[in-house]
Amino acid sequence: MELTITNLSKRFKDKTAVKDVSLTLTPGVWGLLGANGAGKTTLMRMIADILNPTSGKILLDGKSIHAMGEEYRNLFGFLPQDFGFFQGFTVKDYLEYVAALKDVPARETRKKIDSLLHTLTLTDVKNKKVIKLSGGMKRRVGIAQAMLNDPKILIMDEPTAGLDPGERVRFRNFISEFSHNRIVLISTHIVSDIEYISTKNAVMKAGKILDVGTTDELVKLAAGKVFTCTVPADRMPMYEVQLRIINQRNEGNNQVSIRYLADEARTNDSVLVPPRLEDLYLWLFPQEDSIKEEK
Ligand SMILES: Nc1ncnc2c1ncn2[C@@H]1O[C@H](COP(=O)(O)OP(=O)(O)OP(=O)(O)O)[C@@H](O)[C@H]1O
Repeated sequence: MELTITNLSKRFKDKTAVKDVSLTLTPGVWGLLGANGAGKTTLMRMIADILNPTSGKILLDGKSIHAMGEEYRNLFGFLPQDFGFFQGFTVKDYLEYVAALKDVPARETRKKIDSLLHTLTLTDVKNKKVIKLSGGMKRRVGIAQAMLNDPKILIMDEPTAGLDPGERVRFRNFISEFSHNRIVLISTHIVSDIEYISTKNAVMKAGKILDVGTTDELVKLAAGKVFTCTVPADRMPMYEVQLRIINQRNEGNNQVSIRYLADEARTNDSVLVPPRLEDLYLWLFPQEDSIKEEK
């Protein structure tokens, strides 16, 4: 199975959100990384065939997904970023409704819903109205609806937003198992959610794909740029201005250990450390890039 995206662009009036993107997705978990406004949602909505590209094409095993229509939708599951519909339904009624829309055979519906409710730890709230659920629970209901038809292609826009750390771990394990022989594309700002489960990652910036590779391949881009050192706590305000600090930990004794990004060591005791995907993300997307928007 191969989903081939070729020279895909989307222009909204004065803004090109996706610029000439080419990418071939094969089975496995794909992480889609990018700062706010990079074009991830727009790309995902075109792959979901709910937004028409301005130019370019998307083929599944050589066939246009748009021309495949229902055949494609039956293979496909989508968790949109804004998922606010049918809040007056109970969780169970809502999932039954989506199952009917997706033509899930009636005899399989109950078993499928029960199994997803169990996996996503939603069984206890199945008779509650969606509107009464917490943000994390709503997100899990969204994940359940995307998976009802056992999709071969699963696209999830920020699936881990609002999940607590335990739920995030369960989500990662569940998706890892699920992705066997399926294409799963996940966009997230929480890099650690895909770092260890993604087969490959695509990095998007200002509407373009900057790079594609395994986590190990991509982190090499930040090799030689990540350092750790210990500094006196009272000098932190100065270091906060001078260094791009990734994280810091209070060591007591008026000492703070910091991890920072730089082209070369900036203190005498700095030690070069192997980069992680989060370091690369921060290297590629410094704060101002998520605010500054390119036309
Ligand atoms: N319907 C629209 N009309 C006009 N501009 C749009 C529309 N949808 C998206 N854009 C613009 O296209 C750009 C890319 O948006 P998109 O939502 O795809 O980014 P993103 O990477 O998903 O960001 P985020 O992480 O914040 O969701 C942004 O500048 C956005 O303002």
